[in-house]
Amino acid sequence: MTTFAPFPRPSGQPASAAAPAVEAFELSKHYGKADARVTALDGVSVSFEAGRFTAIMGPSGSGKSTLMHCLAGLDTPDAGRILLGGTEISALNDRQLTALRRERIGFVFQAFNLVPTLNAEQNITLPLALAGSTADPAWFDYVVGTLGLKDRLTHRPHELSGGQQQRVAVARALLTRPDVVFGDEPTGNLDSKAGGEVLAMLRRSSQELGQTIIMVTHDPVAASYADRVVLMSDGHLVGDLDNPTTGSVLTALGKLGA
Ligand SMILES: Nc1ncnc2c1ncn2[C@@H]1O[C@H](COP(=O)(O)OP(=O)(O)OP(=O)(O)O)[C@@H](O)[C@H]1O
Repeated sequence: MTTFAPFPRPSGQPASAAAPAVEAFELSKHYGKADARVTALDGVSVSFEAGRFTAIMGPSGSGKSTLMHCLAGLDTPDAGRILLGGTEISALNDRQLTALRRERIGFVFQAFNLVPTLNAEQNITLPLALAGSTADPAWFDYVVGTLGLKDRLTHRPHELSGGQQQRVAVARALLTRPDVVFGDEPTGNLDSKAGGEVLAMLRRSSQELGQTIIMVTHDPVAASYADRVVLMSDGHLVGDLDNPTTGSVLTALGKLGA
């Protein structure tokens, strides 16, 4: 595979900023009422360093999606504070949250969510087009080159493999240079080879582009591509692994009974 030199960062944006990209303090979130009341998050405090790739893991129902949705401004905690790139998102109104999600957050979902009538290039640039902006041509070329999509730009989604479609979704998420890219089971619809390619691209995005990535996954192999795994159980943060391997993740999950 071609090796790309790291893209020069905008001035004032160091490769590994000391400040965390996302911080949560004492987040709590409940659903339902009375007997049906469920505690999804129970006083979760966690910090995600800029430029790192972190996986969130844990048994089904442990609160992973709720945590990610709160961090991404898609859901509101009942209590607690969230700082995204220094902005307290818990204090924003709906209009401000929508703007923050559009301008400062990238999403990669299990379903690729590409527009079928647009080609790959148009899909990648869509968020910027919707914001009335255009891509920096050098950054566009760099992202597209890094993701191996240069010769696929005129193809529409149905002319691309699942792995290529997800790489288009990753390029779309990276193009706005968001503070953080959130992935929700981004390889859940892919076979292991295509999934491995997408995960390798996510890892390169953090290593070479300095992109902060937070990914929810059930897959210990997927988690092994991350720099760090945080483990959840019953709405609590119960573990934190640096440089995870498939084996170390399986052992940690086994201790949780997952
Ligand atoms: N909209 C909702 N209404 C009611 N309960 C909910 C809602 N969303 C989540 N929950 C509950 O909150 C708890 C945490 O759910 P969450 O989806 O965050 O867990 P998860 O770890 O992402 O699970 P999974 O791995 O199965 O996706 C679960 O008990 C779930 O049933």
